[in-house]
Amino acid sequence: MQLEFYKYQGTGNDFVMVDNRTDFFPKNNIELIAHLCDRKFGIGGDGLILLENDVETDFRMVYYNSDGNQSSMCGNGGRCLVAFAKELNVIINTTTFIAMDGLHHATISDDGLVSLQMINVNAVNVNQDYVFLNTGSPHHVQLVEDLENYGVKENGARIRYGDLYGEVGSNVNFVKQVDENTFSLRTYERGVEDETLSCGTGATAVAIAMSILDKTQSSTVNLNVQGGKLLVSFDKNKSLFTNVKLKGPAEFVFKGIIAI
Ligand SMILES: N[C@@H](CCC[C@H](N)C(=O)O)C(=O)O
Repeated sequence: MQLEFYKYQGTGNDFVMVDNRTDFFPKNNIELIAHLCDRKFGIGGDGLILLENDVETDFRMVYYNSDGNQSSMCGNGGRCLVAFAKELNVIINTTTFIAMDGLHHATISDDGLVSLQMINVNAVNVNQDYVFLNTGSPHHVQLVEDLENYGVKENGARIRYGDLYGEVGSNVNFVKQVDENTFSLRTYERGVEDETLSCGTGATAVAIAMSILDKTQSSTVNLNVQGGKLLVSFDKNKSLFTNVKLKGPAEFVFKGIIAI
């Protein structure tokens, strides 16, 4: 069988996209999904995303990590899927779609940047050395001294597989403050089991964590990720964050056909 796919990336977080509106894709085939995401034997990607029909919204997002397992929300993937939905003429420039963590509104601006509304956040677990929160996916956020030379893969894996998060695990973000409302971060992603060039739910988690820690007073936070720049904005009422938006580029890379 021949599979038509599209490849998108958002600040270097890259995804294989499949139009599954006819429901043909073998969704439980973990080996196949991992193979399609494999950078040497397949197409290559940090994840694979299906665009499916939904009765109540414009479309449904079904997200898999590159290990082939379905997972929770992917912020960059959601932004890329919005761009893909526009390419397929499923939407024009605004949309509401459904994902694992609920409804998402999104807009595409004239410059092609995609702004995606993320879930409200009110449970932020602040510890001495780290903050843990869920922005659609679970995130450990930790400030470090020397981010450029930090061992993200080894320390991320240690925390992800350590006692703190048990079987379920967590994504792990290491952060450095740049100025009052700018932070650099590097993320170890659960399900990719490596550092990725960007993580949208991670950037969102870092912005909220830095606000909770009073590292910034701004409700618009710039995030420098390894693959580019993201912007997170929110309304804050004590520890409740609403109207959370993740904005950044979401770009088509190539399309193709692969035998499966
Ligand atoms: N890259 C994503 C996060 C994807 C989900 C994560 N790997 C998990 O399984 O928790 C993003 O942009 O948010």
